[in-house]
Amino acid sequence: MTSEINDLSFSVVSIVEDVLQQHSTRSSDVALVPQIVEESSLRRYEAAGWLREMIGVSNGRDFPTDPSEEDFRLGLRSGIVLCNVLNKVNPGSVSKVVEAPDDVVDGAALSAFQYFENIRNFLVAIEEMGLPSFEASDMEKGGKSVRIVNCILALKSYSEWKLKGENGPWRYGVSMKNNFGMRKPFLRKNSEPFVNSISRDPLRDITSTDQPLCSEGNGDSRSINALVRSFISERKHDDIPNVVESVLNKVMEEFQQRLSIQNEMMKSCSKPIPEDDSSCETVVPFQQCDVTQNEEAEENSPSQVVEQNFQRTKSEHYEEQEILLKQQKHIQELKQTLNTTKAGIKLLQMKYQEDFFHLGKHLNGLAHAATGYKRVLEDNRKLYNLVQDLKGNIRVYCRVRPFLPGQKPTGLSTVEHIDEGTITIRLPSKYGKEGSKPFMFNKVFGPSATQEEVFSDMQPLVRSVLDGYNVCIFAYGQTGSGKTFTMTGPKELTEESLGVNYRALADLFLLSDQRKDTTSYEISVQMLEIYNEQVRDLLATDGQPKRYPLD
Ligand SMILES: Nc1ncnc2c1ncn2[C@@H]1O[C@H](COP(=O)(O)OP(=O)(O)OP(=O)(O)O)[C@@H](O)[C@H]1O
Repeated sequence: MTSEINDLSFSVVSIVEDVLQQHSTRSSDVALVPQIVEESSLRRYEAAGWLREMIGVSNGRDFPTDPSEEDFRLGLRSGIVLCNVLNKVNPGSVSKVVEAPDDVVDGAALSAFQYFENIRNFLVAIEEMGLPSFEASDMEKGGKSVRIVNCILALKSYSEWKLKGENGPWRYGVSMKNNFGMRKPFLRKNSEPFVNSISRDPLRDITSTDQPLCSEGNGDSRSINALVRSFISERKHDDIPNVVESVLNKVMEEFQQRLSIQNEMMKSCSKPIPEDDSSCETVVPFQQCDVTQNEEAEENSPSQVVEQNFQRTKSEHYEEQEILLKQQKHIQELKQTLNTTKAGIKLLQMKYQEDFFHLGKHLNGLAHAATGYKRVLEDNRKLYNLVQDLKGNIRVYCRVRPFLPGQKPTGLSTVEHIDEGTITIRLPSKYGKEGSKPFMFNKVFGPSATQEEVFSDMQPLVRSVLDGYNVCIFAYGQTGSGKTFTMTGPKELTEESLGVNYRALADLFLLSDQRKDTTSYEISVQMLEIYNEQVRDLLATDGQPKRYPLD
């Protein structure tokens, strides 16, 4: 990259060299001018002829046969001819040649970038091959074709040497003895044509170093000083102001020209850049081919880049700070939310603790109440059973069966009166003159008493059974008086006609179920028949009713 910049950068040495050449010619050897011009033209024709041979017809026309210096320069300005010829001599030297449209010959329609792209690549390849080079700026103005011609003729010589099979060491020495600055067989540096025209030893010492003779570096300053001192020592003092003026004018002219080119290139490069690879190449050459522009432009570019980088870094820093501030704000909000949630949870915990405390108190109260209730219940049972005892352990009830259908009163005895616990029977034949006698019972049920009324007086005894008391209920009476009806019910049972047994058992199961949480009851049933002083098991499943032995 450094070599590319050196090749294409602004060369003060070259300018000084050209001016001094002109003054040298003017002042010291004016008589030689026609001869030099003629020699220069012949060499240009030779170069043009060789180029025409090498490329043939290009873009619809041949390269001019005997071109003027202007035609010669314009024909090569695009760099297409030079690159193509170079690739023919040394294939692959220029990997990519930017071609002009078919109807364009002198490359004038090409952009500044395309122009420099081809010329730059050509000069780089020429440098690598060790051939005499020229400056890209030589294509921009008239009177600069000498070095271009030298370069082309050197390339021609190289081509011929290659065609001969590369026998022996190749040397470039064609018609140099009468040319400006071409007295040395092999020329590489841009300033060497002039450097070699000076015979002073100090200058030769300087040119023997590898430092490029460009506008930068101490070596360049020494080269310029040496050139100027060498020239001045050979000139009259009166010529010196003119020479200095010419040099300065030349430098200014070159500077302005480069500045305009630079502006043109910046315009073309400032267009939107597509993202394909070829376009990327257009940016790099622009930076590299920042030819002999003013130094300010070269210094501003990096500073602009640094400024841009600084601004970008600054904006990125601001963005990062903004993000950081946002994150801190979010963290603060999260912390606040966390604190609020913590406070809420604490409040809930306190509320729950308070509720649990009240619930515990309430449960304690309930437990106390339950204990009291149990005690009260127990007392109630005791009192209840005491009432049963007071009523009498043996209770006798009397039930009067109604007349059966078709049955008529016999007149022997009649129920005269039924009271709560008294039934008065009228039987005059037996009880004398008045003929009636009252009988006392715990309770007397008349003919209209229902099954439910009869059971209601026995139900408290069933409850005593579940409290641990032994209870016996039985019916007593003559045949057909209604014992079975009262204890079991009629043959066709309904809910209303159910007898004492059914109702007592239903009541037992109901109470047992109500007390299942506190008391577990086991209920079993036996059914026996006592007839003619014999007891039989009526629920026996082995066929015959079992006969119990009576001891
Ligand atoms: N309170 C009553 N209401 C209506 N009918 C009744 C009543 N009591 C008994 N009977 C009827 O009287 C008849 C005799 O009754 P039941 O068979 O119950 O007498 P019993 O005392 O059991 O006789 P036994 O000792 O011969 O077995 C039956 O037809 C019965 O339906």
